[in-house]
Amino acid sequence: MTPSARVQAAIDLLDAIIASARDGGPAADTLIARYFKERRYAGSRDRRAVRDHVYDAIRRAAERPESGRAAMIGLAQDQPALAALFDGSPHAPLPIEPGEPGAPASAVPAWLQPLLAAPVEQDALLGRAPVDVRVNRLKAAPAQVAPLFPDAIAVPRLPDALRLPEGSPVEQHPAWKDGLVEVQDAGSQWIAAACEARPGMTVVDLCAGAGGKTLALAAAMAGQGRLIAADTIRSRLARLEPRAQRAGATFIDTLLLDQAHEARGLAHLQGQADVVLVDAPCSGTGTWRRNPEARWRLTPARLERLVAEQARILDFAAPLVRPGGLLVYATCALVDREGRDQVAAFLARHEGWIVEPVDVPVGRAHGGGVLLTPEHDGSDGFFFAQLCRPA
Ligand SMILES: C[S@@+](CC[C@H](N)C(=O)[O-])C[C@H]1O[C@@H](n2cnc3c(N)ncnc32)[C@H](O)[C@@H]1O
Repeated sequence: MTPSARVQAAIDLLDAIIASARDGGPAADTLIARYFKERRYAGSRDRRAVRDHVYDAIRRAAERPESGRAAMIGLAQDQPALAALFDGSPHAPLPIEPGEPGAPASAVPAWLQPLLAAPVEQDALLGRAPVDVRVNRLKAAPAQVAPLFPDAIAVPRLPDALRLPEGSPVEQHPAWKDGLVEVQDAGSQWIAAACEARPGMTVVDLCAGAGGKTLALAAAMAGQGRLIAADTIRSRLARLEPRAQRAGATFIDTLLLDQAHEARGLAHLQGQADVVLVDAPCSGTGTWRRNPEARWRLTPARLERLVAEQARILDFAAPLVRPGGLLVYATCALVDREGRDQVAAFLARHEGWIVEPVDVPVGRAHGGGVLLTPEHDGSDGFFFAQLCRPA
């Protein structure tokens, strides 16, 4: 492909990604993979160049652009060499008309800016993310694993974590295949630590998804006790099973919940759990470094639905906690309504519960919990809090 044809390919892909974001369709990565499956003539350098154009354009525009062409013209406004590739040659985009508008550049959609927690450094939300891994203590000690990753650096105060350069292909490394490490952002590792799970406990990971935090909890429990991974989406829980096998975490029970009837499926756990983790569905504002397209999917109405769902999940989670036990509420969101305000509303609804100051040497105290941000902590952005049931 010529450099100009790559720009046209990026425009075509961005058109599909914009429509998919608007209509709740597949994610950009899926659309890019499909696009190249149907275009075998594109070599690996073409694919990489087109993908870079697409993601540069997505990162640059907080608001969903009018079209792929507007997104790429916006990018070309910052890059004269890219603008020159709009040359009208075969398979190339037509030249940019004088005054033809490009998508505006910004990090955060305008409607969302006032809703982000005040300490958040908004411009750093779109930075480049490293690849963090967690050493799986069920299989190895950090000192054994660190020499296997000579490019890795330590993560301050997080002894099980190693930080690798952006884009490191960890899943091709023998240590990953043998279950010695899991890919897991440092922020997620701090949340698992805040659960204070210990061997012999009963722990419920209520929004387990594919089990990233479940596996960290399994390691903290040294494989002993009762660990239940629950979710409402079968395909996500199904992805946990091979991961748990690889990690040697074979004591995990999975529990598929019926959306809107979760309490029924959880009745046998009432008052049993030492710890319940609610890693709630959220706006994902803390993960834009890895998933910048999420900004094009979030709307005020969707945020409203997420806030209501988070409160509903907290309400059916609370009765599972034994007296004196812990409910850890976490989101990869930096919106106060999903974090600080959600905790305050929970405390107002649930008499006797208290918020415990979280004892982690990272982040900033915020509204009864802890706020992690890419700029301050070098991790994805998270809010998490420990809620304690009266004894
Ligand atoms: C932030 S993700 C969880 C990520 C996961 N804990 C991890 O560390 O990889 C939120 C999860 O909540 C699940 N979920 C949404 N509504 C739920 C509900 N009512 N009950 C339980 N899980 C729910 C979603 O399917 C999704 O997997």
